[in-house]
Amino acid sequence: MNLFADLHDRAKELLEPAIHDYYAGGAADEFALADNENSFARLALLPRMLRGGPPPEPRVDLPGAPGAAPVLVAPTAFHRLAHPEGELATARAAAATGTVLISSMAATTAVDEVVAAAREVRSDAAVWFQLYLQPDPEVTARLVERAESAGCTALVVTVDSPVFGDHVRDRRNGFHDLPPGYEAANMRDLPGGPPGGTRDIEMSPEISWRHLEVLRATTALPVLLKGILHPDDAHLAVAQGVDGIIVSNHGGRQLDAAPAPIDVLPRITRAIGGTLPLLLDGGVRRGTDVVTALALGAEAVGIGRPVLWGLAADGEKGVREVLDRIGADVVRAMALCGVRGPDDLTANLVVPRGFGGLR
Ligand SMILES: Cc1cc2nc3c(=O)[nH]c(=O)nc-3n(C[C@H](O)[C@H](O)[C@H](O)COP(=O)(O)O)c2cc1C
Ligand SMILES: CC(C)CC(=O)C(=O)O
Repeated sequence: MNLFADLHDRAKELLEPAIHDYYAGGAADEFALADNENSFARLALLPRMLRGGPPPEPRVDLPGAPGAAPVLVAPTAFHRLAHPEGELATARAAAATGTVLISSMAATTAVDEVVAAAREVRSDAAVWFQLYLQPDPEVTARLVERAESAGCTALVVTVDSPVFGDHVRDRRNGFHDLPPGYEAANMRDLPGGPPGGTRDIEMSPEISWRHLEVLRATTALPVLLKGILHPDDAHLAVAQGVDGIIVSNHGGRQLDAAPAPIDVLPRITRAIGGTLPLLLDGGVRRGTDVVTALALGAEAVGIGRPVLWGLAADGEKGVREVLDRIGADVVRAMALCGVRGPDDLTANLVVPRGFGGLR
């Protein structure tokens, strides 16, 4: 059970099984996928009592998103497979709730339309663009231009995908490509691509810090790295001058042996905490998960699959329901812990569950 179990059940009823599996699945044996949620369940919160004060108002300042909710929409591909309005529905719901939307490079709607839909709802809606650095720097540069002219306020570079993870469910279901009638709209009309058609997204082990340097020289937008897990890489990211890190194992869809992000967050916080904003995604399903991540050093967290379940269950309304539910649950969790907001959250609130408190 989690906060979104009913929406997941409804989505599963409505989606074609292969599409549900694409969204729900992880890589290989799905150990990392399971661990992401289980690791939160292995942690408990030590609440404080009788502290007085107004109800918590969790808002955080993020690069290109002042006063945002501490829960972001993580980038996920192919929203039109969940609902005919696809990314437009997601964008409207995110904007209505003051939530940062990280729009996937693999979206089925072009980023300029996504940002326009968000800005119709709220003129200062923050949309970040998620990018896989491409081996051909011209292709990357063109994608960045698109994100910039659309009005995105930050770039999120996903660094955990030198190759695509082994998605066993997709292999079994023969789900390799977008079905006819759908396209990865951001990949249209790019150098080296078919005229009037879309280029494939390339994942390449060639990609290195050098490509990142080139990217940073060509854009004034803040750049966050998504998929860092090793504290040494966090140090390198600081040395590169990036604007934030998202600690993530890609929802258990890349290296199945990767640890749960919440389990490595304390090390990364110890390594570089305070030098740049740390975010986390993977397995966040309740307000208490958000509070735990914030207490262990994150500024904010992302949610991936719950948004897809809301979208499949009921379009824009369903995504709104997901974001409203988690927002209210964060406030409840903070109040129950006796904290007034993110600034009050410290690592000594978090203990292992079953920690043998008598010892
Ligand atoms: C169906 C699906 C598609 C995804 N597509 C992308 C993507 O295009 N780019 C990316 O950086 N991450 C992608 N991710 C990873 C998410 O951004 C995020 O790291 C993960 O879903 C968080 O875990 P959660 O689903 O447990 O909340 C995808 C995840 C899922 C489930
Ligand atoms: C189309 C893919 C690149 C999207 C992705 O990152 C994923 O499915 O995890």
